[in-house]
This record gives sequence, C-alpha cells and structure tokens, in this order.
Amino acid sequence: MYKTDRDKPQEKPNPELYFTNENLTVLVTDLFAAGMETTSITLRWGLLLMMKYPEIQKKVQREIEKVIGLSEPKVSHRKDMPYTDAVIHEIQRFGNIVPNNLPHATTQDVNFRGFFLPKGTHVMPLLTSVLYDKDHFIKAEEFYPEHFLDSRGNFVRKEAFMPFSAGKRSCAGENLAKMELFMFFTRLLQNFTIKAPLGATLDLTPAVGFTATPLAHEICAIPRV
Ligand code: HEM
Repeated sequence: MYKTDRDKPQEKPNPELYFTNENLTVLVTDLFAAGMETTSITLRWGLLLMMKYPEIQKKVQREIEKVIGLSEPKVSHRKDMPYTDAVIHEIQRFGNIVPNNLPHATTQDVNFRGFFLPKGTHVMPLLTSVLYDKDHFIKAEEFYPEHFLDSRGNFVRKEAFMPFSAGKRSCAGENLAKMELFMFFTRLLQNFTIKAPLGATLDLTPAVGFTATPLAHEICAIPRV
C-alpha cells in the first residue's frame, strides 16, 4: 500500500488513452452544454408558468411556509412537499425541453415489434410522444400538476415521465438536475412572488430550436419578506 497518493506510480501520458487535454475540454464543454442550459430553461418555464397560474404559485408558497418556513431549503424537505414536487414534475413535463431527445443508433441488428432494424439504423426516441401521451396524462396539453397527485394529495410517480430519457444512455445529470430544480425553485418562491408586468400577455408557445425554450418575457419579482 502507498502512504500518500504521490507515492503511487503515475500513469504516463498516452494520447491513446482517455486522459488527454482534448477529451478534458470536450467533457467540460459537454457538462456546461448539457448541464446548465437544460436546468436554466426548465426554471424559466417554471417562472413563466407561475406568472400564468398565480393560484398554483400561491399553493406552492403555502407548502413552503408550512414545511421549510424561513430556513434554507434542503433536498430532504422534498418528500414532505408533494404539491411542490408535483408542480416541478409538471413544469418538466409541460416544458418538454428536449422534445426530440438525442439521436441514437442500433449497435446490432434488432427485431422490434415486428420491425427489423439493421445495425447502424438511426433511432430518434421522441420524448414528446411520452410526455404528451393522453393515456398517461389526462390533460396532456394543459399545465395540470394534478397529473402527479392522487385524490388525497399524495405525490404519484408516472412511468411516462421521461424528460431525462430512459435506458443506459439516459441523462447522466438527472439526480443533480432534480436537486438543483427543487432548491432553486423553492428558494425563489420562498423569497419572491413572481408576477407579470401589467398588461403583459403570457404566451406559452415554445421558441423554435433544438431545445424548447420559453419566449422572452419580462418578470416582476416582488420580495415576500
Ligand atoms: C432539467 C435538466 C436536464 C434535462 C431535462 C436533461 C435531459 C437530457 C436528455 C433528454 C439527454 C439525452 C438522453 C439520451 O440520449 O437518451 C441527456 C443527456 C445527458 N445529460 Fe442531461 N438533462 C438535464 C440536466 C443535466 C445536468 C445537470 C447534467 C450534468 C451536469 C447533464 C448531463 C448529461 C449528459 C453527460 C448526457 C449524455 C449522457 C450519455 O450520452 O450517456 N444533464 N440529458
């Protein structure tokens, strides 16, 4: 055994291996691209939807007052906040920010439900098809947090909730993203009420692009304390 890390034999630089400057640069770029825009777009949807539906915002704020009070939100609060949890899930479902997912390809010949897909076939597993599936979400076209609540107000998981995709190549940052969304969303609504400027129209149509971002909106953040 080695006394310190420095005593361990050091790996010799070898461009054939993964530890190259180029790979490091691509990895960091990936983390920024995959990890920052996605979370901030989701929060932007959250703010827009809270402006659009002030009665839902009020219910989230009441739950924050009851469970978190004035202290700092913690991940552990989430399990006691079914309504807020449902609202955040519904923001992700309705926002549908990566509607076409990332492109995949079959690594071997596949028979899928009677269709033959030769090795190398491009596959686009569209996330819209599950997030807006009326068999799973009764008011799929509307913002309806009750999609994730039972009749007694308990949080309900839905197998069709797949904003992070599914399978081996699903989002590597899912847990981090969920944590970030909960912390930012609750902290913002704990301290501010989000309102639209007088006379503003709140259009929920997404902008055209690879990711579905909300259109630009002005926001009034009214301090609560
Ligand atoms: C609301 C936030 C986020 C959403 C909706 C989201 C969604 C997605 C989706 C749909 C994919 C494609 C999965 C597939 O190819 O089937 C993906 C991949 C990925 N995401 Fe996220 N993501 C989010 C946040 C993050 C964060 C915070 C990080 C890291 C800091 C991250 C890192 C990645 C990486 C590394 C991949 C590629 C995984 C692979 O190809 O194996 N994502 N994400």
